[in-house]
Amino acid sequence: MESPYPTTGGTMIEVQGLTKRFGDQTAVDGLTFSLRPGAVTGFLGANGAGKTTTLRLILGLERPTSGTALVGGRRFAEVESPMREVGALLDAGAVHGSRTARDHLRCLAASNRIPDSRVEEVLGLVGLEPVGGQRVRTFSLGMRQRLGIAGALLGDPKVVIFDEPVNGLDPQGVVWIRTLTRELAQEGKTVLISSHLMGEVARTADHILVIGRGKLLADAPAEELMREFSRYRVLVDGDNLGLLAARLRELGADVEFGLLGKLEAVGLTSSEIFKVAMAEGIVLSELTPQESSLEEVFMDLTKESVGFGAAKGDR
Ligand SMILES: Nc1ncnc2c1ncn2[C@@H]1O[C@H](COP(=O)(O)OP(=O)(O)OP(=O)(O)O)[C@@H](O)[C@H]1O
Repeated sequence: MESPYPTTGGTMIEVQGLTKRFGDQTAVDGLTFSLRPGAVTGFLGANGAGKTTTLRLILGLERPTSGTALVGGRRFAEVESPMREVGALLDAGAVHGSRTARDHLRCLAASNRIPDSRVEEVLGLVGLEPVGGQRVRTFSLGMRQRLGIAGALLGDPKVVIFDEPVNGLDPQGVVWIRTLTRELAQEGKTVLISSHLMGEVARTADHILVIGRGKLLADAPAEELMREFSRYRVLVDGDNLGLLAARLRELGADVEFGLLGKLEAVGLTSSEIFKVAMAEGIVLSELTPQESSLEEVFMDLTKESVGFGAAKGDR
């Protein structure tokens, strides 16, 4: 499949036909996508959709059943200075609790031939400088997330991969992550953040990948995705709504009465609805177009494919 991105410059992630089966379960199912430098890509999917497995495959922590995941044209295992190529935050809980934050980062730096001076830089970058001397076991989940991010940024990598980075962060931390990821992209890095929260990713990402049951459901600029899936819903109030509903249905609209007794029509624009009302002599007191929310777009895309907790009729 042809990549939607220009292939000039920078390190990119190229995933081709990537598949991972665990026993008879297919966690990742024929994924093909590529990531653009200088942009934040949101990797969206419900719990169990296969996001973490995909990231682990990219990072060489799992072997694909078939297909490839390349970092700068190579498998991650063949990359010479991994921490300078890719910085990843996967499992913030995985840090040795008896070490101090500073020591943890120093060990990482030493084993990757990264100068010690970078440790203070990244501690500052994530706001952990004042607690750098504390043992990690005393850290809250949010502080561990920050430490994980500090570790990911240690090698000033070209690619940054954060798995559910806002988990455990307070509202200030969430805003901080948003700003940080935007800044990293502005520096020209390739940024991938996974989330099961559409709203969160859509606020940050330039581009969105959506997966469900391991399959790619969407790969599009965030704005385009919204436009494509935003089905206009129009709220209508006035006299003789029963007649109006019947006429709109004849024209193919999906019409329901909402909780407040107003009509909710999908499939016709507000000006089309206005003309129908005029023709029938119906006086309208309200005619409000409403774009679908980001959450609705996400639900639309994933409802056929959620991993569990699915509604009746799910395969
Ligand atoms: N090592 C493993 N052995 C068996 N099954 C696994 C393994 N790792 C993942 N799976 C299964 O693969 C599917 C995808 O899991 P994955 O963790 O990649 O999803 P996810 O989208 O990251 O979800 P979450 O947000 O809940 O982590 C799940 O059904 C999961 O149970």
